[in-house]
Amino acid sequence: MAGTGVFAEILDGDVYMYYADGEWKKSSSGKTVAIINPTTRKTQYKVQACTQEEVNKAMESAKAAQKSWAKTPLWKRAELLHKAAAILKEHKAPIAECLVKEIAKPAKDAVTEVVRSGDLVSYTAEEGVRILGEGKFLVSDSFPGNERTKYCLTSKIPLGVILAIPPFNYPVNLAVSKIAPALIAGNSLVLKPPTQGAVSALHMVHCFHLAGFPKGLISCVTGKGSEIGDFLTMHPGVNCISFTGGDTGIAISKKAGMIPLQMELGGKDACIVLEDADLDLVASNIIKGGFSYSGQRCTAVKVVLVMESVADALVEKVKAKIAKLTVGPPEDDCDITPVVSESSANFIEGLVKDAKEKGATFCQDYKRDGNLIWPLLLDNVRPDMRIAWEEPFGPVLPIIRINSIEEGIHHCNASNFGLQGSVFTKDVNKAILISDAMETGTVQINSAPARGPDHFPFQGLKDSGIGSQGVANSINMMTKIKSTVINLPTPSYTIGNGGHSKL
Ligand SMILES: NC(=O)C1=CN([C@@H]2O[C@H](COP(=O)(O)OP(=O)(O)OC[C@H]3O[C@@H](n4cnc5c(N)ncnc54)[C@H](OP(=O)(O)O)[C@@H]3O)[C@@H](O)[C@H]2O)C=CC1
Ligand SMILES: O=C(O)[C@H](O)COP(=O)(O)O
Repeated sequence: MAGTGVFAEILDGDVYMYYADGEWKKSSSGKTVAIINPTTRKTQYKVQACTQEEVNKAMESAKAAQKSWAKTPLWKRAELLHKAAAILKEHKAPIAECLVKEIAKPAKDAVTEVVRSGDLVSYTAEEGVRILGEGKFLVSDSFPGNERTKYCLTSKIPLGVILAIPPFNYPVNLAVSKIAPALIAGNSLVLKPPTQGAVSALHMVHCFHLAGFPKGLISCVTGKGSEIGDFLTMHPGVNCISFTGGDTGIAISKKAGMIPLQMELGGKDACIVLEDADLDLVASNIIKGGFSYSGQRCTAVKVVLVMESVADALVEKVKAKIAKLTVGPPEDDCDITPVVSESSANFIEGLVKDAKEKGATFCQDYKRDGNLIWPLLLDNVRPDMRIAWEEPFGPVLPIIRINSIEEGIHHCNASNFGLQGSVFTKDVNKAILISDAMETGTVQINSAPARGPDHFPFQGLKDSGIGSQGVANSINMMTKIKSTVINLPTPSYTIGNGGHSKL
């Protein structure tokens, strides 16, 4: 159970502690932040509201710990990460329980998130050993006007202190996708978990504590982003920010100093369906892509752009599948569970009302009970409706009927987002041309958008992000190239070669 057994030491009374200097601590603020269970809408957990002074101390410890961690052999860093991954997987049940209670993730998906996270940590350790174990060797005479008098050796060095800020929907997986690359590359890390998801993240951090990482190398400071966020992101001790979330990321990138930023932000992933598509395949991908975790995934299918001639048939197939989705509490492993907060449910409802007023066809009745919103397919959506452009982050999916491929591409590219997109057709040549025309970081052919497998590159264009994630990209992003140039007194290959050497 959460907060018991090995996790008992992270709890003080009914408040979870924050982690700094290798210890679990109570904040001197005396204040706590309540985590509301999305299903019961009652306080489930409490975490510490950390002060600026506590953030300063965590940053100082992170800076000091990083210096010696960078000198720790790569294989030893990898060994500790493998150990943390094993501990994480061993404790998947209590961590998954937190995910169910804090963010209403369906029970089986919650376990999958923890196992996937353990695998990600191990994979990153493996990949890090390979990527960081290699450098480059360059010779000067490949550039015009140079003799072979310079040998350049490059290697990858850590950046320093990484600030990691993940969102509520994958508080464990999107935290370790930042922690593991940071650590294998020789950085230290300060984690600011999402408030909804903080307790799952604190349990995960305890697994790293149990693995025996040096004191101060990892810290986890809790508190509302709106209160400590700016102090963290503008902190002079931070050398890189890895953020996943919504528009907050755009604001952070304007405020952050001259440091590398990795930003994975929102999306309005379009699914373009051509006339020759396998409609059964499309329908199952729309269900998986649009409604898993109640649509609260940045990679969810967020608008379907279907050719008019096959639209009726597709809508019928999707409707039939929606009717089979189970709706209810995450503990029962229902397909559709309450969305994360009341304000999120209200926002989704606003989009639905706007679509209703503007004449969208409701394929089901709109139904809501607290934060629980029944899955809803909106047909005949037009560009003047908000739902055509905004991401509901909920189980509501708009369908726009199109009369040409160009119309579909135009809608996709007119979005301010550019995360992923998908195209369904049996004509692979057409699919490639459409993929090239779509202004998104990834295009999936004949499948719904998805970030995983976690070693694939993952990136968004426009307002969807800066940089690229995925195991290898994150390791590279959290390092800098260092060159050492060996200068020879005479060009190489001249000694013993016709007497040109001046030695
Ligand atoms: N591209 C991607 O990979 C993903 C994108 N997203 C996007 O994220 C959004 C939903 O996630 P959500 O968690 O609500 O996103 P938010 O942007 O609201 O929050 C993300 C994180 O930022 C923190 N935060 C809030 N304010 C600040 C601040 N001023 N400075 C620093 N940090 C701050 C939050 O903390 P707190 O919880 O305390 O407010 C949370 O940890 C959607 O738009 C979705 O598309 C989500 C997942 C993946
Ligand atoms: O946070 C998100 O929504 C993700 O990064 C998407 O991950 P997934 O495609 O594996 O669900």
